[in-house]
Amino acid sequence: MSKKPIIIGVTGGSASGKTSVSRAILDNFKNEKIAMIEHDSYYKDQSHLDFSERLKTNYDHPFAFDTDFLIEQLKELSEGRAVDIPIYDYEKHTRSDKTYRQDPQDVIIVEGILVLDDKRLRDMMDIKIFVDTDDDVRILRRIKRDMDERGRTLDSVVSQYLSAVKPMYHQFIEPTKRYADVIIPEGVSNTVGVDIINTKIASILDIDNHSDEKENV
Ligand SMILES: Nc1ncnc2c1ncn2[C@@H]1O[C@H](COP(=O)(O)OP(=O)(O)O)[C@@H](O)[C@H]1O
Ligand SMILES: O=c1ccn([C@@H]2O[C@H](COP(=O)(O)O)[C@@H](O)[C@H]2O)c(=O)[nH]1
Repeated sequence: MSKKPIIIGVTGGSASGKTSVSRAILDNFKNEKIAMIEHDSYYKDQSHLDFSERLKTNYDHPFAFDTDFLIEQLKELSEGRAVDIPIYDYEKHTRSDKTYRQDPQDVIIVEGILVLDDKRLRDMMDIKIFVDTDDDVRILRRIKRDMDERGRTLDSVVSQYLSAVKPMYHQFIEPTKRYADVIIPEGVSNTVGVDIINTKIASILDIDNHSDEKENV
């Protein structure tokens, strides 16, 4: 029988640096069996809706996600079976018709704005991390990212931020900080915070963490 993987939840507001922190962990353990799964991959399929209807969805509310499916796939992985994870299309605001194959791993990072909101998900996690970055920094980063990578205009980013992203952050995301084992101010630039997390993961995996030495090579 396969060994249950270590599951690490990484949350925080939009553009707080969740993906960057997760990548730093992946990079530190690149010789181990480790993968990141994004909650965003489990945004509900909206292909039955017109594009104009999809624009009205509140993507920062827990209802926007098919979290049951994420939990089901995490259980499959935990029991040693590969899964096909949906690939989300942010420009079209719906699932694409493609998936990618994820094999079982020893460490699984589950990243997303609401991964600590669902108790069932939290209970599956061995380490829970909240990346804490000021709202003004996050909106500036989001404007740049959404215009460069997600096909948005400045007006659409500002309007979505004021109508959904900001209020949902304060209603649903920020309150999950209380469930975090570790809060990392400033995300990946907080090298001490990231190193503490890597050391903890290494100790659970029962391996030495040589991240300092790797940096100096
Ligand atoms: N500590 C940091 N300093 C400067 N830029 C950062 C930092 N962390 C993330 N970024 C940048 O901010 C943007 C959003 O970061 P990302 O990690 O994708 O956030 P999230 O996954 O929370 O949405 C990216 O362009 C990333 O390169
Ligand atoms: O169709 C969609 C789906 C999501 N969003 C926005 O994405 C962010 C979450 O992604 P981060 O990488 O954590 O920023 C969320 O705030 C949604 O508003 C979207 O705009 N459209």
